[in-house]
Amino acid sequence: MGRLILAAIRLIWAAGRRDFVIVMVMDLLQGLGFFVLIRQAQQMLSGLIAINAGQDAPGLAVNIVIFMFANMIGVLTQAVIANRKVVLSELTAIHVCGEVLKVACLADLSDFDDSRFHDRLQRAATSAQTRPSRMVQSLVTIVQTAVALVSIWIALLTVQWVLAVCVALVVVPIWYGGTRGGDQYFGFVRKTTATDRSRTYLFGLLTTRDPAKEIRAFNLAGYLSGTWHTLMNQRLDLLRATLRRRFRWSVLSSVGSSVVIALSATVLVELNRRHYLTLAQTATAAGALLLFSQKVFDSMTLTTDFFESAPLMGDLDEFLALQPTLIRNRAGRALPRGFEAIELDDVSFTYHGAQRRALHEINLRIQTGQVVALVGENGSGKTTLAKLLAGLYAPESGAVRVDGTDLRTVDQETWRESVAVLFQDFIRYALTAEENIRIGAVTGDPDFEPVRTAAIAAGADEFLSRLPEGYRTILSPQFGAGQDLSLGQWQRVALARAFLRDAPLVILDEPTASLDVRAERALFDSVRELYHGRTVLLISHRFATVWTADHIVVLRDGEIVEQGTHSSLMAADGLYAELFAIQASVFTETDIDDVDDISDISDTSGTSDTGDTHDTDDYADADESGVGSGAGRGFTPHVE
Ligand SMILES: Nc1ncnc2c1ncn2[C@@H]1O[C@H](COP(=O)(O)OP(=O)(O)OP(=O)(O)O)[C@@H](O)[C@H]1O
Repeated sequence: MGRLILAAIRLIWAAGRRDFVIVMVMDLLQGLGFFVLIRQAQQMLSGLIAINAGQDAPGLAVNIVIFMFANMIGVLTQAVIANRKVVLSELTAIHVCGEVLKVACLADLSDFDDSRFHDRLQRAATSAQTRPSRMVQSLVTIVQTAVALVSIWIALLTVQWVLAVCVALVVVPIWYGGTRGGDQYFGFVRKTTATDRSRTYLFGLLTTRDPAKEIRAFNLAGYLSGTWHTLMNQRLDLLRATLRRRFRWSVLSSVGSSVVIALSATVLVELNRRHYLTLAQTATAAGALLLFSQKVFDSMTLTTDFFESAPLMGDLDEFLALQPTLIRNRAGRALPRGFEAIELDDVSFTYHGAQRRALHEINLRIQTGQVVALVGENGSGKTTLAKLLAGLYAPESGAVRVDGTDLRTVDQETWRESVAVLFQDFIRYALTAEENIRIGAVTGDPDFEPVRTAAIAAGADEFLSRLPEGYRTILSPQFGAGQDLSLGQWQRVALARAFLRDAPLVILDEPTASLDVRAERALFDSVRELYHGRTVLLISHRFATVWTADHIVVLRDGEIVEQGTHSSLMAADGLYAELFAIQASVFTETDIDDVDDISDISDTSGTSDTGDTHDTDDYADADESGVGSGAGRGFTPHVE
């Protein structure tokens, strides 16, 4: 527990050392005030008794002035403490939340695949939001109470040491009961973290906009809220059991401290009866004892709060301690911008907790300026490969090398600056249209022009300009006069984001999935022009969009099964040719079972049997036959 208290003090100290010092000094002053009050009370009583006995009491007036002064100090320090405590609570909350955010942002993407990380993050985030202010409030009050109790105790010690020793025993039940009760609560929080995340997730599903349409369309509200209620009831049962156990400890603690106070009172009476104490000493000791017990019972709730917070703050402290390790993991040299080649050497990768490898011994070389296409069926590892190239995951074995430098030894942030990724599930930020594009290069040119140019390139300018507030419109009806876009329009905005990012490696994961045929065609017509001089990795299921790539890589079950140009792959008559034929058959209305000769399809698609040359006219022919929904027309002819 001592370690946890130190951890809490460390956090508060880091958050606002000035306010912390002020509060502690005020606490000490207040404690001193108590001591002076008791001493003066005793002397005033002695003076009064002397006067009643017809003697002189020359210092009585001074005692009264000092008593008043000490009282004033008590009131003033209390006001300062109350004020500073609030500021210190806020400062600590900001500091702790900021630190949690730092760790969360430093964490690798692989950490987010680990449910244990989510549990820790959830506990840390909840503690960061709810505990610091309670922790500060209770810690300050505890220190205040402790200082007051020590002062009263010292005053008692000057009156009668036996009494002081008896009273000191009160610490035992408070500490024991408090720590046990706190541990019970911490156990409850640990046990319920995972289900708490589930219920928070369900609550989010039922109360946010994105899932609202599907939940209504599938009439899921009853089912999901039923599950939420079940989880809440389970939590409630566990909470009741925990509170019952905690109640036992707090009863023990209260009864224990009451017994100690009662014992001290008995000792006082006995000491008086045996004439060890004068009347003034007895009255002073009785007053001090009363003050002491009042302070102890007043602080009971706060100590419970503190003992409850301390283990959670310890947990939080451990989470925050991950930061230096994460920073160390990030340390690496900066890569120069641009590259000649990226190589994947025997790269294998398994997701956290997965039974199977997502990538298996991948060997691939991507030359600068190339357009490389990744194709393969669902789950074949295309996106995973893209994530490894983007430096979002590190290979389990093998290496991704940029001009011979292993990405593991490179500063991740500088490498990511060199990559523009458009994910399949890109984020639709509830921000303005301009910000939604600018997010692609937040540290870039702050002018509006580059944003507009990117929007024009992605075919988004026309509909964005027509929005009620143009590019300043928030792209979500959840805010102000915000307005949503269609999925295809969103995809164009996301494309503009990737265009704006002036990165030498561009990764487009299914960039045309929601685009209409005209937009898709326009994108691929301009892809080489737009990304001139850059390297493009293109993931797509639409063969009409990939066949012009300089290099096509075919993945199956995490392995590269074929690679080459469109014509060489068609000639090889392997998986690529088969998938191409299936897609082409849809447009030629040929039953795939009837497609015996893939070269027929190649012919239909406009690719010559032997030639490696894609010719615009050939593909224009393909258009006439309907293959690839007009994929070829207008493409920049590419000659190998
Ligand atoms: N975060 C993850 N955790 C565990 N397994 C994952 C994760 N992401 C993907 N996988 C698994 O890794 C394999 C490859 O997935 P990946 O997303 O790379 O496939 P893909 O070829 O891009 O598929 P699609 O064409 O459907 O987008 C799949 O078996 C998938 O289930």
